[in-house]
Amino acid sequence: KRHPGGAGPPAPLPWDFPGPPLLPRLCSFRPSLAMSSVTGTVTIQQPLNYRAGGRVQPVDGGQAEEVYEPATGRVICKVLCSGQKEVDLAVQSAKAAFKIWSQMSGMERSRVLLEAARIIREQREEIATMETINNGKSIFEARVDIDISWQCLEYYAGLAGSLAGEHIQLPGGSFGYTRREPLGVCVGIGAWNYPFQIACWKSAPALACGNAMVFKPSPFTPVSVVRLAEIFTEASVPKGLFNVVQGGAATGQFLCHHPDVAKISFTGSVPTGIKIMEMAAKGIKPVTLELGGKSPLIIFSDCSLENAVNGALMANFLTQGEVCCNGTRVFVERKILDAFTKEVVKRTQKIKIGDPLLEDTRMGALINRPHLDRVQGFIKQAKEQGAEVLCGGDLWVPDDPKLKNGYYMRPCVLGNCTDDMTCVKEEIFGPVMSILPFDTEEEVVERANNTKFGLAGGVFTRDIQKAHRVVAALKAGMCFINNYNISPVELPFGGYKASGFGRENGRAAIEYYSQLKTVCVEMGDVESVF
Ligand SMILES: NC(=O)c1ccc[n+]([C@@H]2O[C@H](COP(=O)([O-])OP(=O)(O)OC[C@H]3O[C@@H](n4cnc5c(N)ncnc54)[C@H](O)[C@@H]3O)[C@@H](O)[C@H]2O)c1
Ligand SMILES: C[N+](C)(C)CCCC=O
Repeated sequence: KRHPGGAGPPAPLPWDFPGPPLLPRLCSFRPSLAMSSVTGTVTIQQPLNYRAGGRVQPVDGGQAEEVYEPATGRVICKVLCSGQKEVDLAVQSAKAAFKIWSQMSGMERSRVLLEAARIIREQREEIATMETINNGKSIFEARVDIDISWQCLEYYAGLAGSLAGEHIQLPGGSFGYTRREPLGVCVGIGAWNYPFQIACWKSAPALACGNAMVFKPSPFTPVSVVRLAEIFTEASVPKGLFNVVQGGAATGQFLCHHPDVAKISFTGSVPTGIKIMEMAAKGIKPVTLELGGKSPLIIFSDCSLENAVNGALMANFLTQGEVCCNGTRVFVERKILDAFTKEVVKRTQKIKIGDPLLEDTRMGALINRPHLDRVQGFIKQAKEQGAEVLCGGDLWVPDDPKLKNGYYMRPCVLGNCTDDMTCVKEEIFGPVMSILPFDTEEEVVERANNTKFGLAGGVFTRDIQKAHRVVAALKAGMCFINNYNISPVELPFGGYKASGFGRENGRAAIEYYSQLKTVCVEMGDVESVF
């Protein structure tokens, strides 16, 4: 059944949900979790898998993992890891919904995605609060993550109606055309640092192109993505279009090996990315890999020092430093090394650490105890290798007794660093900035590129020719000039080298969630050579 695109009122949608309302619902207030939530009080009891339009317990697997509130160290729920049967049910559910969704016009899909974006906007505070409780980042930042999430849905809703192929003239009136078609059931596997946002960065382009999705969040942060699944249902996607299976590596492997999965989009570490690619290779499935980084931030002496210091803090301390594209190797032209370092240290010491649900907190808790220990281990090793701790790096001890088992540390600036130190070579994924002096442009570009990673890079200078020359020479997928770590959803994001391939956001992501069919049309007779 065909549905009219833009003209006239929309035809009824072909499933048992009412179509998305054309105007915002007037009476859509939900009792808000945000209004009643205080750190150390929330417990989640609802099932965390989502299949065929509702929350479900997995039919198999069932190994229970404790999920923590990083701010307090409390267990907020147990997540049941999905087994092979549950994964198969989720994939079959997505497959059934794909049949309906892929037949709809881009404009029809656009309306549904816009409605999902609207609901996210409406429930921003509730979702941000949940994200803060489960991830440990400040509520201030979680709100920004949720804003980027609904913007992503709006952006791809905007593109959905204009996805099109080409018409190519051939001799004698014959012609060809191309169709941009969806892939089928796509799998999304996410990391724990931006749980809701990662799910939106994957599902928005996937759904806009007409695909269905099964998403597996990190077992450390299983909570908010189930809310996204509910929102898609409320926005009237066909039941089963977006499913959530919970679990760790074993569940992820069932997903990657599933014969009915057409594509895998992965965000996580390089070692896991390698395994994902190996599994995808066995099934000839395309992959998007959004992996780790150790990105350079280059500060030239002709920069605005104030902006460069602000940029360096943005490049290192968002989400407790647990950000893939962080500019953790801060190269500073020797002429301004002292002035820059003094100001960065002063500003870092002022970062307000604490209860992440408080309005003035700017740094919350790291994801869990083992990760905090790992970050501390990098700092210890840095000292042993000759780096100087200019500030922070120690555990932060809260006055508030309810936070005493949380995973806090003070943001750290390391001086006296050299390129061969482990803290300069490896991704720490915590609030640790390494400062490295340099003398010439040529030298710094070479040192900046001397890494296995290639996710991001940045440059601060007032010389526009130098800025463009340097970013052109950087071997990194996402480069910033005179800013860092901002996320306009219109811009493609993704890595070079070991940081992965494929792109999220921007028009570019459409390439990774669709395939091109070419149709060759003969208008004359067949001239056979036989
Ligand atoms: N480039 C990006 O956009 C981006 C964004 C966020 C995080 N990251 C990277 O993610 C890493 C931190 O996240 P993490 O610790 O969750 O990474 P991780 O690789 O440990 O886990 C990522 C996801 O993969 C799953 N997984 C683990 N083993 C698997 C397997 N064998 N098969 C299938 N799935 C498997 C995990 O359960 C989780 O959902 C950092 O390296 C960071 O840089 C990258
Ligand atoms: C939104 N940021 C800050 C650009 C982070 C993107 C995801 C990387 O971890």
